[in-house]
Amino acid sequence: MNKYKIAEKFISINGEARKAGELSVFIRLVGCNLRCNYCDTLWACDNSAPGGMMTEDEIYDYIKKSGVKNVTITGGEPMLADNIKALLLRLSSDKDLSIEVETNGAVSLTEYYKEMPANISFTVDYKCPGSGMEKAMVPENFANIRNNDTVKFVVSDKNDLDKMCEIIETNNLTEKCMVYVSAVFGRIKPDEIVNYMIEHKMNDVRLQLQIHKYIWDPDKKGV
Ligand SMILES: C[S@@+](CC[C@H](N)C(=O)[O-])C[C@H]1O[C@@H](n2cnc3c(N)ncnc32)[C@H](O)[C@@H]1O
Ligand SMILES: Nc1nc2[nH]cc(C(=O)O)c2c(=O)[nH]1
Ligand code: SF4
Ligand SMILES: [Mg+2]
Repeated sequence: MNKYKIAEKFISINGEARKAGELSVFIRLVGCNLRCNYCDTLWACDNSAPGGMMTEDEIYDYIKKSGVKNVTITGGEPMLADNIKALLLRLSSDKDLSIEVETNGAVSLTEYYKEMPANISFTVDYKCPGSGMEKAMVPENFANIRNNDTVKFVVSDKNDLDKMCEIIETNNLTEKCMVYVSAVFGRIKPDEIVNYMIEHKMNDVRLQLQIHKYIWDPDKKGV
């Protein structure tokens, strides 16, 4: 049986993306190939970060015992975990579960877009220039995105907002999938994003603030 290194697991409201505001079971995997300069979860990015090993069955049992149907697979970068495909297939074979995978845009999703069932939704970050990681983006992830997936831009400043517009347009994103814009927490005021959206007539783009950081201390783990 495959094992996965889990940095933390918890139940909370999802603070981000499609299921924001709904309960979700969080599974945070250890390790990441990027180091975004704003990352709020750097502690889980190093492969040597502490974590407990769990099998697919143990992860599935934890989810089912919670009674919560939404699952958020995150990290670190979950799509780099060994045997991640087996874990995603195992969880998605239960059609009562709705699984969201938070991924950084720097790992090719081409085969997953083809093979993953509809109850798995990818939230794919486009790492804007302000993150320092834009060079790592895999263009096919945005060109080939499916309609039950989301592209998310986490912006630091006006330059990032301009880049977001360019990427939305060149990939026709608002016609293909959900599009979210989020603030790098504490780095840009949300009203600046709204004013930009009004000025640029940004229909079909949704502002999303990290709800959990308004409910709890923004540095608190496990919420
Ligand atoms: C911690 S990452 C883990 C998943 C994956 N590595 C990724 O980057 O999408 C989960 C989400 O948190 C966002 N995030 C991380 N630090 C943030 C911050 N300081 N402010 C706002 N969003 C942040 C990321 O952009 C990503 O959308
Ligand atoms: N409440 C809560 N919602 C979240 N949605 C995505 C998260 C993440 O870290 O990927 C996250 C998180 O860390 N906490
Ligand atoms: S890709 Fe995600 S987990 Fe990795 S450094 Fe960036 S925000 Fe953090
Ligand atoms: Mg988080």
